[in-house]
Amino acid sequence: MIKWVKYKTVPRILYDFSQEWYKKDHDHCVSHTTRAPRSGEKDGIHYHFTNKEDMIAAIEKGEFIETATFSGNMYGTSINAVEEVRRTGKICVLDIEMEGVKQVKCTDLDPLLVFVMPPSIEELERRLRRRNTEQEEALKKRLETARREIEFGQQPGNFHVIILNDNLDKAYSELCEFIAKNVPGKGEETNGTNEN
Ligand SMILES: Nc1ncnc2c1ncn2[C@@H]1O[C@H](COP(=O)(O)OP(=O)(O)OP(=O)(O)O)[C@@H](O)[C@H]1O
Repeated sequence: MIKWVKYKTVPRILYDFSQEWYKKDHDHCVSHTTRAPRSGEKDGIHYHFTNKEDMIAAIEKGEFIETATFSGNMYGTSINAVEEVRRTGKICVLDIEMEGVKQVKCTDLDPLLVFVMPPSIEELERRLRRRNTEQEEALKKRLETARREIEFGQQPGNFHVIILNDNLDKAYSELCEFIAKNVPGKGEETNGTNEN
């Protein structure tokens, strides 16, 4: 049984509640962010935590595949972070926002694009208020961004699959099903049950 999540939803679906075979063959690429770590978040695991000045300098040096500003904080995926995953022979998983998706589509990475969508803006607001990590202003900005992202996510051609995250167990199963169909060599292995 998957409980509702404390840390980032997508990495948690992929890591904490997945089967051993899945952990073995896939990896989440660690993003950079200028936002402050939340309680329990570790540098280099949940994010590479950095500051605006250093991040801007690295972007200017061409070290990032994609960057986005989200709720006043910068986020980005460095080429190094993707290469680190690829070097291990694993499939690299990027957890990125709308602007990042647009940018990554312009690279030659040929990604499989998955949109994990909240059931509604109202439900997303309830979830975020329950988590209680954003100030009111940041929460409002985030919901505005989410509205735009949901619109973008639903436009045909922007993603390969839309996963409705009304229930985390169901969202997880749909993600496994998508992987089974689209990632070579994963068809049989995804037939096992998630026992967490
Ligand atoms: N199926 C679900 N049921 C209940 N709560 C959920 C579910 N999926 C996600 N949440 C909660 O909703 C909140 C927002 O999730 P969302 O995926 O938008 O952000 P996140 O990736 O977890 O974090 P970040 O703020 O770093 O982007 C989180 O607190 C998460 O724990």
